[in-house]
Amino acid sequence: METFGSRLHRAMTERGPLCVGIDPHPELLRRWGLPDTVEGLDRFARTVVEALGDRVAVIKPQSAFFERFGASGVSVLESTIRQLRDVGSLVLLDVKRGDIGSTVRAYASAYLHPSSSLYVDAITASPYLGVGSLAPMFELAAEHGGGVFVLALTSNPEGAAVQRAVSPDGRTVAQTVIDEISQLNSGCEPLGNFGLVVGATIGETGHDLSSVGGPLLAPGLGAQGATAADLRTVFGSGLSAVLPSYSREVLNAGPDTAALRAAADRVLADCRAALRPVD
Ligand SMILES: O=c1ccn([C@@H]2O[C@H](COP(=O)(O)O)[C@@H](O)[C@H]2O)c(=O)[nH]1
Repeated sequence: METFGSRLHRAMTERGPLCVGIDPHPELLRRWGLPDTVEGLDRFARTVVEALGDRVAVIKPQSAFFERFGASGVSVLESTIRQLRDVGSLVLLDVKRGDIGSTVRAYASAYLHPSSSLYVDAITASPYLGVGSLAPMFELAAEHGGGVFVLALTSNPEGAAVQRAVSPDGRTVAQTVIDEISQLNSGCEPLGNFGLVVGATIGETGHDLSSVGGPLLAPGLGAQGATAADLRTVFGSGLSAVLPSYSREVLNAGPDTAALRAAADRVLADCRAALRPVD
């Protein structure tokens, strides 16, 4: 079985380092001429899959925008996941789950066990009940070739108060997360299965991201104000593992599929230029 890290590395090499989110905001549905209903949600998600599913390395549905329609929205999410799998992009479900270990095991079964209708390649997870509480997710991911991206330094301004707080051992909370995830990836080549979420908006992190060994998901580009050029400042020597992530910046170009593709091509070109190693 090929690991998630290896599949992601291949996808980023073949398709380029880009993740595009499916975030069907009510305003976007309106702008696309769709009703703010489950039918509108379904049309929106199908259009993104049709436009980008066969060309972008990773597609990241934002679970919240599906969940807000209840069971029918989750059913659209299940169908979107299936469609994405059929066209070959990796699916990273942005659900930011976290809880005590025994409950985390149930979350892991929901998203990382092949028998689940919500089974995806990887999920996002919140470490604020302790990174160790996420162990059942890490175990199930490793067993079935999946991945987990853990929040470290998020793109929103409110995150710093928690993430930069200093623990009794002198490390920031974020550094503890970085260190624990780095350990999990130790010895994994070319890329580990366990990633971090580090916002592209945050400027110099003051943290060492060069030896994480896993992918670094960078949201905050476009609509939240960060540009591809900011990636160099944020990630320093960790650039080769960076997976830039855009949602509204690309989705605003829809619903025309050619325009969505052009927007994704444009941001990918910006990211390739920003992430290119300096001679
Ligand atoms: O630190 C984080 C973690 C996750 N996100 C999510 O990424 C997208 C960003 O959407 P944009 O339209 O590109 O702003 C969204 O789903 C967030 O929940 C994040 O922004 N920051």
